[in-house]
Amino acid sequence: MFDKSTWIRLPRNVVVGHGVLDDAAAAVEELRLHGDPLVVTSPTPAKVAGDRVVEGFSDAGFDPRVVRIEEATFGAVEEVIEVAASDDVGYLVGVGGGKVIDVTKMAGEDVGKGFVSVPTAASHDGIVSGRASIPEGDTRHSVAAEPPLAVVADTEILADAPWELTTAGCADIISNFTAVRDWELAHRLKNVEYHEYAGALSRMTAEMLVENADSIRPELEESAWIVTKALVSSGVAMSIAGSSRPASGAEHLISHQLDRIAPEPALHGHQVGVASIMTEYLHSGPKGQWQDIRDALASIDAPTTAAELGIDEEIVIEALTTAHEIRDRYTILGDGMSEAAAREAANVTGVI
Ligand SMILES: NC(=O)C1=CN([C@@H]2O[C@H](COP(=O)(O)OP(=O)(O)OC[C@H]3O[C@@H](n4cnc5c(N)ncnc54)[C@H](OP(=O)(O)O)[C@@H]3O)[C@@H](O)[C@H]2O)C=CC1
Ligand SMILES: O=C(CO)COP(=O)(O)O
Ligand SMILES: [Zn+2]
Repeated sequence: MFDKSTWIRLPRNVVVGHGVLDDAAAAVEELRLHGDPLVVTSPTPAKVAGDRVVEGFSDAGFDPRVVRIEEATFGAVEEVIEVAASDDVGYLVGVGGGKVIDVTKMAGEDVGKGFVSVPTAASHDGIVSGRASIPEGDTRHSVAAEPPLAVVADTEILADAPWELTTAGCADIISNFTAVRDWELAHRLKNVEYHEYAGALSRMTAEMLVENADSIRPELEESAWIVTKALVSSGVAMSIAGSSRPASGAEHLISHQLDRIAPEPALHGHQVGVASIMTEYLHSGPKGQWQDIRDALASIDAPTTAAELGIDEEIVIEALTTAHEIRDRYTILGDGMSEAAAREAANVTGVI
């Protein structure tokens, strides 16, 4: 008997475009949710969008509550849960970067209430995904969570955000090439379940972004549009897979390790991009496609070296040799790289 079953959970309303921030309340009303919103935001996103979202809900007759967080920690998740658990709160609205969206997602999951994703930066593909990722001590928890009920991505705000946030989003997408390679490898070597559609969608998303690289330019609203569409599509791939595997392989392990050990980590997307150059080298060797990944990153102004990340070369080597310990996810790093191999990979690819 065929007894497999799967649930693919996706957002119902995805609203992308110029000025759509003012449609946030309408996009939620259309979902027929009960209760008032809890708006979760952080300092800069509050100024560029959060206050306006709160005002929009008030004007629409709701009584929004607000929690401001500073970091993506379990402490912040607890803070949000405390308010979100109140009977008056019907759903959560995360207005900000990846940090805010992940904390909101995880808190919503805990209290069993839906959440709406209002990104203020096209900097990561967690905008739509059914995953939340929070660091804790020596590890990182990437857990299944409800994907957003709705996404409201205002391209005017996203295009106005610092350019490096957009290039970080592009690099997060470009890293899908190596994430899918790692997933396929884990399938072949460890019998990890591989999802053809999710893998193909993730890879195609990266290919389309690279094909459109010429149109991704600072202060061009169309860039925010192209990148947001790619981030949505990559998030959908994760939702289809029920795992972050389509968008997170060894390059993400290395970045998560950099977040732990670098005195001043760079943006998530920038770190995964640079790491992806090296993991592509590990997959396909000196004549492989690592130069294509490096060139694609360079073409959208994303960093390609440790120096451009502002991270010390020795920290990069330490991250390469210890990244496999971050979580139980089989990748090209296997059960660890030797220091000599890490130096070779970083040197040949010009990362150090
Ligand atoms: N769940 C998932 O599937 C995924 C999760 N992630 C997670 O997302 C996080 C990375 O997201 P990222 O957005 O890079 O990080 P942050 O949320 O930390 O945002 C980066 C910085 O940009 C600021 N910012 C946000 N919007 C604007 C704006 N419009 N104008 C000016 N500044 C702005 C933030 O300000 P402030 O400090 O005030 O917030 C912050 O300083 C990581 O924790 C990563 O693990 C990434 C990909 C997928
Ligand atoms: O960043 C992500 C995908 O781009 C999420 O992946 P993680 O599960 O590694 O946090
Ligand atoms: Zn990522």
